[in-house]
Amino acid sequence: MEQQIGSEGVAEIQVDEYFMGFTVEVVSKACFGNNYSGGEDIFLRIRGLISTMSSRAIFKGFPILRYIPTKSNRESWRLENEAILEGAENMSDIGQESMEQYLVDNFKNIYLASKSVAISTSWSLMFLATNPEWQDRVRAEVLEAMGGQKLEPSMLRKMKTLKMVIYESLRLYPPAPMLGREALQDLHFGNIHVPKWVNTWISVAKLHQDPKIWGHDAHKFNPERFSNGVSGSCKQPHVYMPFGFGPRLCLGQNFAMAVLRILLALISPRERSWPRAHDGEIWFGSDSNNNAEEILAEILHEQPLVRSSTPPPAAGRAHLRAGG
Ligand code: HEM
Repeated sequence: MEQQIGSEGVAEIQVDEYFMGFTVEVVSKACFGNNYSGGEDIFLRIRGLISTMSSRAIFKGFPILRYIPTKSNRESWRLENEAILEGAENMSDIGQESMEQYLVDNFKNIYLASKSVAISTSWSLMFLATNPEWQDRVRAEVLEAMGGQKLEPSMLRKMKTLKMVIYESLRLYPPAPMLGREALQDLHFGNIHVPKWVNTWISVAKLHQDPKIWGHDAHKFNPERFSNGVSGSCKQPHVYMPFGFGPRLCLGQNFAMAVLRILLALISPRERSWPRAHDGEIWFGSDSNNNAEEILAEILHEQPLVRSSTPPPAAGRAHLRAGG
């Protein structure tokens, strides 16, 4: 976001790092009363943990592989112990070991969550840039909802097109493309036997683009499919699961949608008269009257956007392995 627009009015802007910094800041403040400088160190180490974890054998589904002291497993254990437990030291007065582990797991998820919000913001912007007609629609809607005023939480409800765009980008590029579940006991699905402690993985990305479910344009960006909400979007709306499903459903879903809508609404320019963007371009606005953090603080003050978590069914075993 630092680059200046050139004399022709067009510049290439690297936004990913900015979004990452912003979402860590927001999530840190909302969840821990911390700021980015406080959370940055933990976040950087967790980033290391994520890249180490992704080089591990998640697709093999054999839990035993997690306990073999390979180079990447050892690196992962080191990062978990030193980075996350250190990060969570403010919570150490909780006492019980399982509760501590439970908190640490949630702590990890929340930091991973910042990354998901940043990824979704980047993809939504990319789609708006490559679909100028949707960019126009979103801009017109945001301008109308705001009516030249400071962005208020109540205005977000009027930004239906923007919500449709976000839903569609979460459909095409879900930040958590695979969801994992570990069998806590032997299970049978028809003639499939899943032994105890085996992991099963659901490919959310594949479900989200199945033409049998979403129709012939399943691979295309078409936010219109969400004009009647998620329930009217396809033949089997329960397969739309960017935020997961069941008792482990994302705790920050509403919060994430609010951050995404605020960020994108504030990025949309204030000027009606700007010409239509060329394919691949997006018009950015800047408005010093509007501060995304302030608006979020107001929203958080008004309503609890992060509901309290369901305790794990068996303390210490029901760790989330994907998402956030
Ligand atoms: C676009 C942004 C986000 C996406 C796509 C996302 C997605 C997910 C997914 C797929 C899961 C796993 C659900 C399952 O296994 O069924 C999850 C879990 C979770 N998410 Fe998010 N998330 C996002 C943002 C957030 C934010 C901002 C927070 C908190 C501020 C958050 C907090 C959590 C927590 C605590 C869990 C664990 C829930 C549990 O195990 O009970 N997420 N998220």
